[in-house]
Amino acid sequence: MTINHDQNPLPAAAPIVSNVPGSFAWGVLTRRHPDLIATVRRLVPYPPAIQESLDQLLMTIDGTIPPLPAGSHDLATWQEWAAPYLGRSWVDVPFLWAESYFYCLLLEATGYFGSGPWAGIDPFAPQKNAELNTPDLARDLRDLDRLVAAPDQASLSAALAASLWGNRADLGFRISDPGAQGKDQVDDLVADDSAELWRLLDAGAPGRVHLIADNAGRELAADLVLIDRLLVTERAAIVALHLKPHPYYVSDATTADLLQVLRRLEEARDTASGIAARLTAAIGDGRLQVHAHSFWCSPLTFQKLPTDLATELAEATVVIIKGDLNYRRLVGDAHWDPTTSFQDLTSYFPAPLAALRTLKSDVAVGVGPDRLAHLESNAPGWRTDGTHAVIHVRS
Ligand SMILES: O=P(O)(O)OC[C@H]1O[C@](O)(CO)[C@@H](O)[C@@H]1O
Repeated sequence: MTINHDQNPLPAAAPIVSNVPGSFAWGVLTRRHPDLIATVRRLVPYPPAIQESLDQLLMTIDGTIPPLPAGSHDLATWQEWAAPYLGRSWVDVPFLWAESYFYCLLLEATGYFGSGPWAGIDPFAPQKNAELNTPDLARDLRDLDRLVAAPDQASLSAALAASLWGNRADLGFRISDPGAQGKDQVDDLVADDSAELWRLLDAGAPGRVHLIADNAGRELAADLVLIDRLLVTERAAIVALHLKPHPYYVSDATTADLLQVLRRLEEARDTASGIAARLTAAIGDGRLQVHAHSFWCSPLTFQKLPTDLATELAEATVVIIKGDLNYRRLVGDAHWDPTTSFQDLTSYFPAPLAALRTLKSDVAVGVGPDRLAHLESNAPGWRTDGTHAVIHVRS
């Protein structure tokens, strides 16, 4: 991958690290990661050699960051990225990098990138697929009849809201917060630039929309409904859907997950199966293009978009960027003053963009001062508990 080093650096703010006990980032590295290893072991019957590799990974969590094993996937690149941090404590290095490297080691430990019988077996597949059989998704699919029957703009707005809030409770979030399910009733948009998104789409219609996906399961189902609406209402002539080239964070969507969701929609019959049929046809005739660039599985901010990817994105009428992790990579995973302008921070990005994010980590920008004061006094967990969201647009 050729990384673009030519962009201006983001304005300075201290990167988030995880060494404050009780902080969100500390909880992810010291509590959520061991829980995740336990869940993977419970759901996939790995043999002794892989169990041992998982034990070794688990033991590093309270210790220091180990090198990747010899023969690891993309070894030279990761060695370069890891060089400043190896041998240090996980909690003392940038949170964005540490989380990403943990997933890299976890995939290696499970033999995902190996040449043996576990090669290509997604350790998170049981969790991702289970989400396709939840009552929440069944309810979402039943609601599609009304969504599709609504006038164009109402149907687009409903699909946008579903895609946004579908991001609320990814699997990592549910692992450490079993009460997350109950929070599905709380809606609170901290910033809503959706009018500007519709303006961009109308002005460029039928345009080229890129959607940088986040999670599989219920969120990807909602993203596909949004893509269908964009194509049916001719806001988009072509949609490029960017997925991960291999499993990454626990719930991140790959092409295999896309096929699972399409199958689930097909099986639901009626409106959902109509959407699956239209999207399948759109993949077949090139109106829905599936991309999976290796950059999406790197620990880098979007400032470092490789040239080929930046060139592809630059042609977009608008790039829709989903989720918390992509947002952290977009604005920089740092202790910004929350009133910092989103537009300024993302001015480097090569195309107009809309970020749809439910807040599940400490980064916050683009919040008005009054709103911020209100949130700090009335909703202390607003940055991390998944009850708040933003639609931020930069034209
Ligand atoms: O799936 P999303 O929305 O990118 O959320 C992933 C988020 O979950 C965490 O991995 C842990 O909550 C965050 O660190 C990360 O930003």
